[in-house]
Amino acid sequence: MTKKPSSQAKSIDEDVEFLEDDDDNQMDFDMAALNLGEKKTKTAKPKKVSSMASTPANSQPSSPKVSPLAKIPASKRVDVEAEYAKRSSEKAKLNMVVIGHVDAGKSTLMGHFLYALGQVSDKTIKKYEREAQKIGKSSFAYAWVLDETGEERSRGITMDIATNHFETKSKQFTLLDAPGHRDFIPNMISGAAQADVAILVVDATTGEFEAGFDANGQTKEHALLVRSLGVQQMIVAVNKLDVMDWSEARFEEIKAKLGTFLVQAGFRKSKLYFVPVSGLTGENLVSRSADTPLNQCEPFLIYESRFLDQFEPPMRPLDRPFRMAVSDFFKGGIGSSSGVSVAGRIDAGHVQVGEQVVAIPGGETGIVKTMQVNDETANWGAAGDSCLMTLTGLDIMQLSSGTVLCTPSNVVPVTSHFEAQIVVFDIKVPITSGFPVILHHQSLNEPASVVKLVAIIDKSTGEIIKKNPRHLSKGSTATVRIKLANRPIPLETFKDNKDLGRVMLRKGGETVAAGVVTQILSFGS
Ligand SMILES: Nc1nc2c(ncn2[C@@H]2O[C@H](COP(=O)(O)OP(=O)(O)OP(=O)(O)O)[C@@H](O)[C@H]2O)c(=O)[nH]1
Repeated sequence: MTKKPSSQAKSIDEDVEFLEDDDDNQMDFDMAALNLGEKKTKTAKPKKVSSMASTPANSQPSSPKVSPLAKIPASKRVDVEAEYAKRSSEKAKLNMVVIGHVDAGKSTLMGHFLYALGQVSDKTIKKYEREAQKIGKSSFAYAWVLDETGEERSRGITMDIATNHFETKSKQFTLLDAPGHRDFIPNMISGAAQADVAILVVDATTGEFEAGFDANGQTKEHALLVRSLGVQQMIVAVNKLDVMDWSEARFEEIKAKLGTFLVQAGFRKSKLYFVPVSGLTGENLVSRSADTPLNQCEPFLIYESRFLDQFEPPMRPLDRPFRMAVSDFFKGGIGSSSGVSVAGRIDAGHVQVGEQVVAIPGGETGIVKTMQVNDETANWGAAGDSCLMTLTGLDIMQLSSGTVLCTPSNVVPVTSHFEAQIVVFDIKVPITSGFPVILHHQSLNEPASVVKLVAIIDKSTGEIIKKNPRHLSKGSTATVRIKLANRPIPLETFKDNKDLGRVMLRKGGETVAAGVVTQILSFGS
């Protein structure tokens, strides 16, 4: 297929214009871009929540007869909100995803960054250098800090999300290194769904920035995806500038091109930080490097508080009912204890050791026996925390990818039919009724179809332009109904839960739309 760079660039810019959010308030992207603000649309109320015969607790919140904390002796109960307030006066915790086109240098940059911070020993790096050299991939030694599997190392690509931790002066970061290769975008989405902030890595070398930035590259797609998933603050690491002789003109050219696109994609200029770096040679990662001409302009540092410390911690929905979307699970507890281990990020509310939780769908309950929060033993966890917990009393057969752990008094709805407001990306074929897609929701991807085009909406006013349109073309904002093909999934309206209320629609390996759930519909409607 031949590419027409200039016209394609324009069409993408036009497509994303609606995402622009120049409000100085910390307005949420979806509220702005999808016109879900209270003034503009009616409050979306779930009509009727579906129910599955096998899942008694899967629909409407049930009233518990006993408190989920009943099994914990009063003396051992944790006042999580008070503890959380204490913890918040310490360092704020943020999840940061590293994104960008394949081979932009994400793993190398972050591996070198962690090494420079002292998180990885000299001995380990030397070992990686020796081993990487043996298989003819010596330039990948730093990438191996994050690319841990044999296949990732031999192929020289990241395939799944790698997690690491580090601290700055005022923040604690959980770092999620996402794969850049288009085949692994589902893994990238599941990592980005957990992120509060992002680092977008671009390759500054001649032709490579352009390849990542064109319509088939992942630079734009990743940036749009993280923005659609709620990320508002981002560092752009303009990487491999060592190859470009630290050309200021090249840095400024990339900053201008990408900056324009990112602002159109809904990022605020003041929340974007451009940094010229080299992940391979290590310039500007944790300290200013003296001998790059670019350092004469500004303090260009990733680490020294200038950028990472400026990220604002997001508001955590602590007062909402407990929700944790399960990203992984296995038999056996933490350490050698019995039970089932479940990993995920707490989307809302909080949970503590001894508390009863319910797995949806299925409705089976378990008790939290032990917990690790951000890789450390803990007796409670709250919204925003990456959590690994051992559950007892729960059959592993009740868990599947996409399970959401909830508090028994208020469980997440389960449905295979819902209404969403979507924004349509740069698609080649218009979306028509019956359009098959892969629905991405948290770490889940399921076959589905857009069964009804309800209305096209004006991007700026939120008013309905056309009811029952015959098709949706690129750039449109619309209300649609979506049906899952194989099974119902736990899902919430965006109004009720910002994490569980977001969806991505992909087809043929490309993202066709992103949106938020506005109504849970019953099976028949
Ligand atoms: N010269 C130079 N090469 C770099 C730099 N950063 C990364 N590289 C090289 O670029 C190649 C790809 O690096 P990776 O870190 O694996 O890239 P990635 O973006 O993590 O790749 P995926 O995760 O598979 O998308 C390797 O050969 C690196 O050595 C840099 O700053 N300068």
